[in-house]
Amino acid sequence: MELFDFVELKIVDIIDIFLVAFLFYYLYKLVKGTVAINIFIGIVVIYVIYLLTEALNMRILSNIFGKFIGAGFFALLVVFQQEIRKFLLMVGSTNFTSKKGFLKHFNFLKHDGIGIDTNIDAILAACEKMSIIHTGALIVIERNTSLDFVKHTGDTMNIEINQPIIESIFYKNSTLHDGAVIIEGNKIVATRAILPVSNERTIPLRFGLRHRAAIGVTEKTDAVALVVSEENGQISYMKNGEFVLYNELSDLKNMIIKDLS
Ligand SMILES: Nc1ncnc2c1ncn2[C@@H]1O[C@H](COP(=O)(O)OP(=O)(O)OP(=O)(O)O)[C@@H](O)[C@H]1O
Repeated sequence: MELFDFVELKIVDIIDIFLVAFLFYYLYKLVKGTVAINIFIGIVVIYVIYLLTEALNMRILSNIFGKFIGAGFFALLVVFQQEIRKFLLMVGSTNFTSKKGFLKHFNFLKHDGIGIDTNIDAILAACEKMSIIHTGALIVIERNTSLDFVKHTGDTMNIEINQPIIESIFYKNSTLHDGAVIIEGNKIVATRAILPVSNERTIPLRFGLRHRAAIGVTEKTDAVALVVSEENGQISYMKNGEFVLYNELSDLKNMIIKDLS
């Protein structure tokens, strides 16, 4: 009986460690590269100082830090409001049964793009072409978070991705060129979608609404976005509410494959 209890405790411990690691992995993914990482480091530093003052029995200081940490939980909810929202969205929209869901983390076949539904070559070839002729484009690719809330602001479609289709959607005289194209798997599921625009003040002023909308949707969901600038033909890639820099288009392709894997 005792042995059974011991084994049971160990299994629970292992599950506990696994879940904590999982939680920290997602927390890290959320705050990585954002200003939130500095706040996170600040909190850790204050907590370490608090532990030190406790250990050294410095009563007044530990009392002050203790009060600060006591109220800290509510402060965290306010400071990390965006990140918590994104985290809950991510957890809530993880589909344990779909092939795009939780199980994909264990799918080793997805390296090098094998197993990715989305025709990234066609999307990038279209972006390259549009970049040369300065045709503006905004393409959002769904990952785990459902994009239904933006899909329904535009026209619902069900078109298999190919290069000419993407180019003709964004062709300046096309009735569909305005707004964003939403991609799910290998299908264009919406055109003319209106995205939430980011209020982030750190976005340089030279970027207008198209870029802000791409940042906005990737801030609020885990989707990734591609923008072709009408002004200068530049192709930008956005993820987690930020521009992701790359050197060559082949690097961008590899990045997208990795992000969709
Ligand atoms: N909220 C939005 N959701 C989807 N598309 C949007 C949104 N806001 C603007 N757009 C698209 O962006 C186009 C205008 O973009 P604007 O010129 O302001 O962007 P930009 O970031 O400066 O890009 P560019 O470099 O192409 O000019 C609109 O015609 C529209 O198609």
